[in-house]
Amino acid sequence: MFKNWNFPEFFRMMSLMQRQLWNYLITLFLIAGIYSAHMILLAFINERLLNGAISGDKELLTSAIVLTCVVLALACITSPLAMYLFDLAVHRALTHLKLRLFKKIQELPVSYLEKRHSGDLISTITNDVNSVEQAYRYYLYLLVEAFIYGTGSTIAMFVLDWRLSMLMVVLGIASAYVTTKYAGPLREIGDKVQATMSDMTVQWVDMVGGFRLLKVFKISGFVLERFGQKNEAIVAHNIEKIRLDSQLKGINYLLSIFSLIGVFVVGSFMAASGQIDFGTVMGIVTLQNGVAFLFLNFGNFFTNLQGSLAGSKRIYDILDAESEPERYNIPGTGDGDEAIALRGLDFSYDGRKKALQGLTFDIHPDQMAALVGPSGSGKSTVIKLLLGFYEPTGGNLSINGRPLSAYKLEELRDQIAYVPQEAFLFEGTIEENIAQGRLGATHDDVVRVAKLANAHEFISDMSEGYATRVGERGIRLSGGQRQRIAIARAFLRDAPILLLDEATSALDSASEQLIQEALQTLMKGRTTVAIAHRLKTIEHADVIFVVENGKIVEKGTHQELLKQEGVYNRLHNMQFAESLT
Ligand SMILES: Nc1ncnc2c1ncn2[C@@H]1O[C@H](COP(=O)(O)OP(=O)(O)OP(=O)(O)O)[C@@H](O)[C@H]1O
Repeated sequence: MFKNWNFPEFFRMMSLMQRQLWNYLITLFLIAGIYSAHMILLAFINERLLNGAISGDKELLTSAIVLTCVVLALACITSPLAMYLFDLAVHRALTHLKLRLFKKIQELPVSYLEKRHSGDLISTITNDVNSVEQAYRYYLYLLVEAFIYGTGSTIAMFVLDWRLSMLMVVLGIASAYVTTKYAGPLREIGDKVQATMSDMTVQWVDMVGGFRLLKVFKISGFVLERFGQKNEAIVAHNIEKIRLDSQLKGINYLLSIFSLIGVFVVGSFMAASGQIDFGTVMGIVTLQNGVAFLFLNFGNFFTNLQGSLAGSKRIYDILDAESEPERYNIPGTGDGDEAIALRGLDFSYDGRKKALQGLTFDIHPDQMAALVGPSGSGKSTVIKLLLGFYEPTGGNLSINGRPLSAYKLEELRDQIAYVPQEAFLFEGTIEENIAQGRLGATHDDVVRVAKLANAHEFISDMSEGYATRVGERGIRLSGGQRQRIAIARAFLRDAPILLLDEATSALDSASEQLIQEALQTLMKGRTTVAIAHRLKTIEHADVIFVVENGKIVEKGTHQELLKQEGVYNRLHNMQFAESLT
């Protein structure tokens, strides 16, 4: 039973409770102690009651009845109180743990979140936290109760009569041995169930997130089949677990019946031959419950607890993951005048393939710079580095004349307003979504920037105006409306640097024009770096950088680049040809 037991893991699971640990432990032992004490005392009371009844000793009977009342009254008062405090400690510990996980996930670097599937993370936050809760609320409680009640009952039994007690202990040890045999396979199957559950959450998240695509591409059948296979796997594991559980319960039930009947039979013979009084036999029978509880269930609870340890380990995988550093140690370029200056910037996602190699460019203050290039050339990677999502693997980078290392990542992001390719809206109202641009923004601020972003009109046309709820990821708004809300948010941020990732999905020309107008206003007086997929939108850029294989291969204005007849010219001709078809 203890073979696979990992004490450090157990202590770590307990330390997830943090400040509530002592409240929890004290109330846990209190509840288990009160329950065990009153059950054991009842055995002695039973002995007195029966002996009093058989011998006609009224004094013994009265004292037994008074003792019963006192014990039960005490248990009735103290037990619910301790139970309340116990539940409170568990509840507070879990609330705090969920908060810690939420906060920690926010602190994780983008690289961590890009590597793990969101369904896997959600599974830890739900299934694994749940399994730890089960440990706190039930398994550990039952384990402590089994231990205190069981050992207390065993000692009390030996006090009453050692011969009958020996019989019970021998049968108890036999059932404990059987439980031990089942502990390993039960733990193994428990781990499998938990792992498949994590897989299932991944499937759920993919299905809900991509359900429109499932319909369009008619792959619902394929996804359903894959989900069905996982579901079947869980069923198979659960059936195996139920089979083992039932076998174990059956054997243990048989052994406990044997021990009960054994005590009755042997006790009755001993009482008949005058070796023991019948009250003592009844006392021992009452205590049998506690002894059986210890031997039958201790191993079970222990095995269940081990399943929770696996959940706690997965929680720690998140809590122990390295948070985003405060700042990156990247030196500057020495150019004090440039808004953004990169020299020989290198970056690799996996340490092998270079996504950026020796990238070099300067953007003057208030310039509008565009990044263009084939798919996978490294444009988004540049934006990710400027946002501080990843640390460059080499080279120099200055922002507003200061090296990157001079900025805390928080300060760096204060310098930047970002309008991503797909405007992400949080569940809530339009007003709340715009107001996220700046902490403490008033309603008037929100309306002002919505007007600048050409969003005020469509918002006012909605029956609930700024209080309209946007739905999950802004699903109740059109793509163009979402985009303008994201632009309004960026206006509110009022940062000196603007990073734009142009939406790839084409909007209708009216919507497109409203967005372009809003962006032109937003760019005024700011340094802008825009990823452009449609070259038409950057014809007026002050400077265009053409990126290929993580390098700048061309640089100039639209006209200059067309004349060079290089990559830009080729991309331009391709898009022109596409627009004609
Ligand atoms: N999170 C990531 N992990 C590993 N590799 C990545 C990651 N993101 C991008 N890459 C790789 O880095 C390279 C550059 O990708 P990037 O997204 O910067 O290209 P892009 O020019 O923005 O492409 P597109 O125009 O298609 O958006 C590609 O080879 C891509 O596969």
